Amino acid sequence: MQGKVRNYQTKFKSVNQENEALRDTMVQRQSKMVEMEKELKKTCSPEIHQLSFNNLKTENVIFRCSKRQYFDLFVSLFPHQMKLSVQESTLARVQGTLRDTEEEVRSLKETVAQQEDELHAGEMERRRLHNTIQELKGNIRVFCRVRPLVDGGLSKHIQLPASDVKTITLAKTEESHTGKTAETQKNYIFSFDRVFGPMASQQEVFEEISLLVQSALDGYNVCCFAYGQTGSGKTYTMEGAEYDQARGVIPRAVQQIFRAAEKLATQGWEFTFTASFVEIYNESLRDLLYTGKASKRPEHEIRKSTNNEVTITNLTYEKVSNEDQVLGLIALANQNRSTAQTAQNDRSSRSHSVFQLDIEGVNVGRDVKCKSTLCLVDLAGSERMLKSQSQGERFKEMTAINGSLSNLGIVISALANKESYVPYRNSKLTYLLQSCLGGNSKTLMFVNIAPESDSFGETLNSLRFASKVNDCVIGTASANRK
Ligand SMILES: Nc1ncnc2c1ncn2[C@@H]1O[C@H](COP(=O)(O)OP(=O)(O)OP(=O)(O)O)[C@@H](O)[C@H]1O
Repeated sequence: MQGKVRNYQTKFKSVNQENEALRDTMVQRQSKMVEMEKELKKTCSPEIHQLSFNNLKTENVIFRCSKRQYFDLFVSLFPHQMKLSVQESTLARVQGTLRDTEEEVRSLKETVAQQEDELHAGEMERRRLHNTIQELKGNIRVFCRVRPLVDGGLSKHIQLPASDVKTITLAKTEESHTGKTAETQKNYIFSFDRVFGPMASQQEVFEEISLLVQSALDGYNVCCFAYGQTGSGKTYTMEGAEYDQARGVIPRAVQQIFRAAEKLATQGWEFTFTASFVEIYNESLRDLLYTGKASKRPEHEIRKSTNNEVTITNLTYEKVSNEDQVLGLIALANQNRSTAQTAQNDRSSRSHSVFQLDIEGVNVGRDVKCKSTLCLVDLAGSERMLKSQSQGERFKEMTAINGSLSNLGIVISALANKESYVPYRNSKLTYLLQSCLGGNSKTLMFVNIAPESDSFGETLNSLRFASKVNDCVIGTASANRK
């Protein structure tokens, strides 16, 4: 037991000693730590100072740096600023000029509007004067045209005084019945609005008609037809030949119409054109613009609408907007005619061909509209055949042609005499041409003359017919204007 106590006392002593040693060590370390702290403070403080100084230095560097950059920027901006200020002053100057120009444009616009008004008024006045002149010349006019002899030269029985472009004399030399006296000469003198000799060019002839064509654009119905025996030059006058100088009335009229419409477009006019081409043969109608199968050719009837417009059922009415399109249609019509011609010899001489151009014009800005038809007709040969010489089909044809041509004469004289009843419906031709022949139209008839001496009788008949027409004065035409 005592041994155990001694052991414990020994252990206590040694543990106590160890604790003492540990305490010493701890104190030592604590004091070392304080020293180290002091030392650290001593040594680190300048560094901290240095550090904060460095911060300031950096800021200063940055500041200095910004200052430099600012300076650089300022330097680099300077030319831009200079440029900007130059541009600003230019802009101010340009703005001033713009204001002046705008003012100038405004006053120019006013002038243009005023000039447009004047132009429109001038155009309307031109129309009025042009059409007054046409009316004074007569709303039905007759031009005579003598075809050249096939081998050139002059025919003896036709005399055209050089000083007078309105007279034609047919001279017939007759032998004395008794044989005792010399030959006698009988003169038939006719006067027309104009007589064209064999040397007259297509251009010369057209110049006279062009005034009427202009009327069609002004809202007047215009009808131009060629009358005369077969081979007298009707087709040459109306259609002419392909080459430029030989072009006839139809292509020239079409050209004039489209050119004039183009000019009027600058004054606010818009036109729409519709073309049709029909043949009247033996009092039946045939569409010359038909392109379908021959076996499916439709029948046609002339109809009159409530507003007195004449139309043909099942007919091709082609909208056209330029000269070439119309020329294409004319070529198609000729092709159609020649197909029928091959089937029936000389058929084109025995049929009437009617080309119609419906014209509708509108000037939206001025609230003016006009509507008219230009009708160009190549009539069937007017020769009279002896009944004994014509039989069957020929007799039927002859009756149809003579019927429609003489009815044309009757209609024109009924119009001239202001008769209450005008027999338009007596033939397809006059029924179709009703609106172009009536009071509201201008009509021009060509009487074509064959110069050969053996055509004397036919020539005399043609001139007599034309003379009757020439005596007619159709009532004053008025434009279809709204
Ligand atoms: N003024 C003219 N100048 C030159 N040649 C012409 C003139 N008039 C007609 N001819 C020629 O005379 C011939 C007969 O003319 P065209 O065919 O025009 O007669 P037409 O009266 O229309 O006959 P048809 O009734 O048979 O149709 C044609 O060869 C045509 O080229």
